Amino acid sequence: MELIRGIHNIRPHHFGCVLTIGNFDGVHLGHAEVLKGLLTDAKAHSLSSTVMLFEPQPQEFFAKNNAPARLTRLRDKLRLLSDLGIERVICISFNQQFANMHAEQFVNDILIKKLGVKALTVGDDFKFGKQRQGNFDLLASMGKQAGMDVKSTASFRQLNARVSSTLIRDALASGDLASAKTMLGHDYAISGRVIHGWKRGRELGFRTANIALKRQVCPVNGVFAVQATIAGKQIFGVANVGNKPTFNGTRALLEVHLFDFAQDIYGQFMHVELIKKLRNEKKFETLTQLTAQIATDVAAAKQCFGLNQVADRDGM
Ligand SMILES: Cc1cc2nc3c(=O)[nH]c(=O)nc-3n(C[C@H](O)[C@H](O)[C@H](O)COP(=O)(O)O)c2cc1C
Ligand SMILES: Nc1ncnc2c1ncn2[C@@H]1O[C@H](COP(=O)(O)OP(=O)(O)O)[C@@H](O)[C@H]1O
Repeated sequence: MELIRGIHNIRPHHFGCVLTIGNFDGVHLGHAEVLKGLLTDAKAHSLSSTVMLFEPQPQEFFAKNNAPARLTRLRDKLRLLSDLGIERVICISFNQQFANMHAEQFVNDILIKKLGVKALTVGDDFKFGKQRQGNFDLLASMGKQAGMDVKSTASFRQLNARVSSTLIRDALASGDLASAKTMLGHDYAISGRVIHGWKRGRELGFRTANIALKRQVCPVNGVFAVQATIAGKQIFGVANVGNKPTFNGTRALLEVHLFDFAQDIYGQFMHVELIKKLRNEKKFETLTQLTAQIATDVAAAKQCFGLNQVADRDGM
């Protein structure tokens, strides 16, 4: 899959494509339906299947820290889109200059002149351009004149509800990972590079590989049974997502204690699928209480994976 970072990197050979535009946060089953249609259209036109997305997501640009929790970082979106067979992604830097662009100018200059879009798919509620003045009707009428076929997607529904990033965020916030998975079509996962922490894990008897959660709001919080992937190897574990209130922490982290594992993985990329929520994060009065609780969490996660119940002190 080819990634084009920014409008200025669109080259003449990118002219002529079949396009869809959106945030694709989560790359959930609703998105997958739209993308399936895109792939079919691309095949019919013998053109590249192209997804245009924005970084940061427009809501994040406008609402800053009040924006809803992000389900997938750009890197994860790109992996999921590539897995679905998308050939090209155009990632637009969503900044003030881009936000100021008039809807007509966006359609004319970018979609028609730069990208030569032959077929465009958007949601019927898609709004774009300065003050969100552009809509489906504008796209359809401008498209007609330029030979760009514009269509809207039908909502993908499950259990009588329209699958959406918002519903998935709600399911994750309430700890209902099973519903989130049903809507996502895959386990909810967090990934990133393992960073150095406070080195307390080794004192407590449970080392934890840490990933910084860069965005302020995370859709999940608490303790989870997890399945991690490091350098292609799958390892079960138990993880805490939060800011360690026991230590008056302020930075949100994902901390994973890996079972039967004793390697140094600082700096390595780790992908962590959250399988089952075990409990909420809490502030403990003493380290002894915290350590005893973590031992209970380890046992619960092992049971969840059908692993033997020997106390886990081997990761030190
Ligand atoms: C399974 C598990 C559950 C945890 N639960 C909590 C918790 O409820 N409250 C808390 O303050 N910290 C919790 N922690 C975080 C520990 O405090 C943390 O791992 C320890 O401080 C080591 O931090 P370090 O990796 O920065 O050295 C948990 C960690 C694990 C592995
Ligand atoms: N079983 C294990 N689970 C998690 N990390 C482990 C394990 N065994 C060794 N490690 C290594 O130890 C580090 C965590 O040790 P820890 O004392 O918690 O330090 P830190 O505060 O830097 O996370 C991990 O980043 C990883 O490199």
